[in-house]
Amino acid sequence: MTNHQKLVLASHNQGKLKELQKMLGDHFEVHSVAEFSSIEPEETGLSFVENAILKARHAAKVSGLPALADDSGLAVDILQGAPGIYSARYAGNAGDQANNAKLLNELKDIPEQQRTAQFICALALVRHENDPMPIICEGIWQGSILFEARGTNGFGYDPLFWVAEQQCSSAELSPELKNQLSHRAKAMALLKQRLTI
Ligand SMILES: O=P(O)(O)OP(=O)(O)OP(=O)(O)OC[C@H]1O[C@@H](n2cnc3c(O)ncnc32)[C@H](O)[C@@H]1O
Ligand SMILES: [Mg+2]
Repeated sequence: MTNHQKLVLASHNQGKLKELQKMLGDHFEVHSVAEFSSIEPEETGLSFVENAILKARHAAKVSGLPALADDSGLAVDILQGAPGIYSARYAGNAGDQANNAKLLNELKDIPEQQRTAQFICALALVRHENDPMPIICEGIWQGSILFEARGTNGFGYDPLFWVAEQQCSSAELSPELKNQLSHRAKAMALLKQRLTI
């Protein structure tokens, strides 16, 4: 794909959209899928990759443009990888605060050393709705889950995610630094290699 081509971001999450736009803005004319449709496809896949492909195909369909989707989430080791692909709807559809409260409650008796977790991101790029060869890139960010929320930047589980190498939570990182370290940043670096941009 050549630079400054139109690209639709297949996400309705404002936090994600902000991060993805920052990472791609110099290379593409970026649009949000919300400009074309307010319908969110059901995330029926059993993996991040399947859900990313499904969202990308839907965005390509409603826009007629190449589309990039991000399916991501938090996998906590002691919870066998939960909330995982269900991260956005962990506490029903009650939002980030309810999800974070549920996670803290699930881990209330778990000591610090056993609270390891990863943020995972799968990016899927399709050139058109029926693209038989989506480009898939993944990124993983290691951390652990705090005992209480810290920081106000970012979104989702960021206030609970301890980043040992920076000695702060992900919500205490500047947006610029999070965009260099995160699961999304790692997946995007691979995507840029694939696209040679
Ligand atoms: O599907 P779209 O429309 O993109 O938006 P979404 O919020 O539903 O996105 P996902 O289905 O991929 O669910 C990912 C959830 O994982 C969490 N998450 C993903 N990346 C995160 C990040 O960088 N920081 C904090 N939480 C994150 C957050 O709770 C997200 O809602
Ligand atoms: Mg979603």
